[in-house]
Amino acid sequence: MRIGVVREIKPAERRVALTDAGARALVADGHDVLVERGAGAGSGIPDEDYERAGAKIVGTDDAWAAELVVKVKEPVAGEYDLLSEESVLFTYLHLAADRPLTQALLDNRVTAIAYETVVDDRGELPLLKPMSEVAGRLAAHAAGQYLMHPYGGPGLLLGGSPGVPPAKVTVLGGGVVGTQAASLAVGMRADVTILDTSSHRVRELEEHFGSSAQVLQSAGGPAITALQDADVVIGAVLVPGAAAPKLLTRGDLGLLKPGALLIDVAIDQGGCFETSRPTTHDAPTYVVDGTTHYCVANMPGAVPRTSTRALTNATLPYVRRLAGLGVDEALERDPGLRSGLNTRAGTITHQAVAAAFR
Ligand SMILES: NC(=O)C1=CN([C@@H]2O[C@H](COP(=O)(O)OP(=O)(O)OC[C@H]3O[C@@H](n4cnc5c(N)ncnc54)[C@H](O)[C@@H]3O)[C@@H](O)[C@H]2O)C=CC1
Ligand SMILES: CC(=O)C(=O)O
Ligand SMILES: [Mg+2]
Repeated sequence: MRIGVVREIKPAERRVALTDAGARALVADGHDVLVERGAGAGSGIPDEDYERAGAKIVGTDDAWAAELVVKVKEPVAGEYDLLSEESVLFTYLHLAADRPLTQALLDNRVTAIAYETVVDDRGELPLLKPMSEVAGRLAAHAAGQYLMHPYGGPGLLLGGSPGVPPAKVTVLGGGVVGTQAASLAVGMRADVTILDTSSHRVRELEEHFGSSAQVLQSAGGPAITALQDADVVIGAVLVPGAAAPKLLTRGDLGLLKPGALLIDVAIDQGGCFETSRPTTHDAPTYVVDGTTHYCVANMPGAVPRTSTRALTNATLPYVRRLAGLGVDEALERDPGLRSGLNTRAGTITHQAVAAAFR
């Protein structure tokens, strides 16, 4: 099969969907790997490394014309014209938060498989997980940074100091992002509380964190009562495929501590605070009613050398299966991969995504 690896053009996005080692594996399987010129540069993988792996360096149109197009981020407006019914698209899509992209995929009758809704035999999200791990860790970094005065914060050190209490960090959603964020925050000596709606997950978190973090069962609704003494709130909830539930309204902002920081990692699914809107690494934060919001929708793009490798580790087995079996057969054999199918032949094929547009 011809597999295209396209260059990311979203602002400050430096990841690429396939490493040179991944290209080598696909070439050994007998496939043609077409890498768009410069696609790996931001991740420290020059064109020559792909060529040494047996891939061919091509222009934009040729990479997008492959039978299977692998990407990292959802296509942005400048890429809609490159979408076609003849190419299967395999990438993050987050369609519930992106009506224009959904329409472009439907209009172009694209077969689009979203990394974030592929499920494995443990019921987990194997292609979201590696980037959630990275984003969760980065959320703790962002918390430390944007609490500092030179970055617009109230001037608090996350871990406090001997004799001075640490900052209070509340994490909404104790899944992959939430667990990684909480672990790093605990490691930096913050006072950490995690809320989750799943009683099963609450018990796992309690077991995992012991006395190092407080774990609370959430009823799933508005979270303001649990957030009034937080210095940092990290939004890390997910209902796969669906738009994120809104857990704080604009009116709630006035009830938060002065100088509180909101980090909405769930922004790629539309965000879990009413006042969240996507930001980029070039301008990561903005202030609403005195509350700083950090809402970068591609956080792992800040650490491309780490993220690209972590992502390929997870996606490569799926790319090999899609290319080796053919897309129809691969989808037929693996119901978890079929959960990744978001659009095909002009219709939305994922229930939660479809529900977001009803
Ligand atoms: N901004 C970025 O760069 C990135 C964003 N993400 C996003 O982060 C979000 C979280 O992803 P994961 O941790 O992998 O998901 P996950 O599925 O591992 O965890 C989500 C957790 O939220 C809980 N939950 C659901 N509704 C809730 C509610 N109303 N209140 C409290 N808890 C609730 C679930 O029980 C689950 O434990 C997703 O939207 C994902 O796409 C992931 C990676 C990068
Ligand atoms: C998951 C996602 O949207 C990202 O890694 O950018
Ligand atoms: Mg988007």
